[in-house]
Amino acid sequence: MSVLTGDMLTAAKAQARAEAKVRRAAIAREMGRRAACQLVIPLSEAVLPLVPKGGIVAGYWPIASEIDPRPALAALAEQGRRIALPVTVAQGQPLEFRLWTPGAPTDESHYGAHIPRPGGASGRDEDGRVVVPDLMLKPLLAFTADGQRLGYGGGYYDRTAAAFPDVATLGVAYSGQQVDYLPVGPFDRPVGGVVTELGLILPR
Ligand SMILES: Nc1nc2c(c(=O)[nH]1)N(C=O)[C@@H](CNc1ccc(C(=O)N[C@@H](CCC(=O)O)C(=O)O)cc1)CN2
Ligand SMILES: Nc1ncnc2c1ncn2[C@@H]1O[C@H](COP(=O)(O)OP(=O)(O)OP(=O)(O)O)[C@@H](O)[C@H]1O
Repeated sequence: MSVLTGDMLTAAKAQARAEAKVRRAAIAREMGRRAACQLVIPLSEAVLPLVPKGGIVAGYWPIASEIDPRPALAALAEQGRRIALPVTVAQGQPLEFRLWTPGAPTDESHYGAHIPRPGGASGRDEDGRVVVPDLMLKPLLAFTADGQRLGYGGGYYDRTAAAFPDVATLGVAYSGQQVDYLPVGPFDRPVGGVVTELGLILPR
């Protein structure tokens, strides 16, 4: 796998993103609701052995055509895992994770995802507290069999992976988002696996 840099990398990523957005939107239209339900068992099976009871799973609130992990996050909460959601602090900074009880009130962020509402308002004191998760679930536009991942290009998740090198990561996606090739740059970090509605894909 060769690492691209500069204009070559920028152009290759822009093209891969454009293709992946069209592809994911078509998959979401066809099977979005069903896949969110189908994801509950494989995501639970993948996460439970990695995170002890009381441990923290960083999920995400879906935007655009991302696969919806919320039914699976609710199942994990039922199994005694705590859930956090990502919050952007500033451009060029890693993400921050705030505790959230599935079903509790949220606020909508400027990019469309919802973020936890600080405790008190929800009646749950912990909600909104900044935490370091035991596992990060990452949405993505496309992924490869060896765990390379393409995001929106904010670099948020790559910076967060760099800031928390010991935190385990799993991508979450529709199985149809798998591609044979993705351009890889110097900051791209592969995920430890990708969970789809069909099961867990571990890097070769
Ligand atoms: N669900 C979710 N939450 C997330 C992310 C994400 O990718 N998905 N983020 C990951 O970094 C962070 C938020 N940062 C973001 C940075 C850029 C764009 C973005 O560029 N969005 C698309 C528009 C999406 C659409 O409506 O098609 C764009 O502007 O092209 C979104 C979120 C943290 N929370
Ligand atoms: N650890 C880092 N330190 C400095 N810059 C970084 C780091 N990670 C990513 N970047 C920069 O952020 C920008 C976006 O990165 P990239 O194209 O890899 O985003 P992405 O992986 O698609 O998106 P995301 O990580 O938000 O899901 C690039 O200019 C990249 O060089």
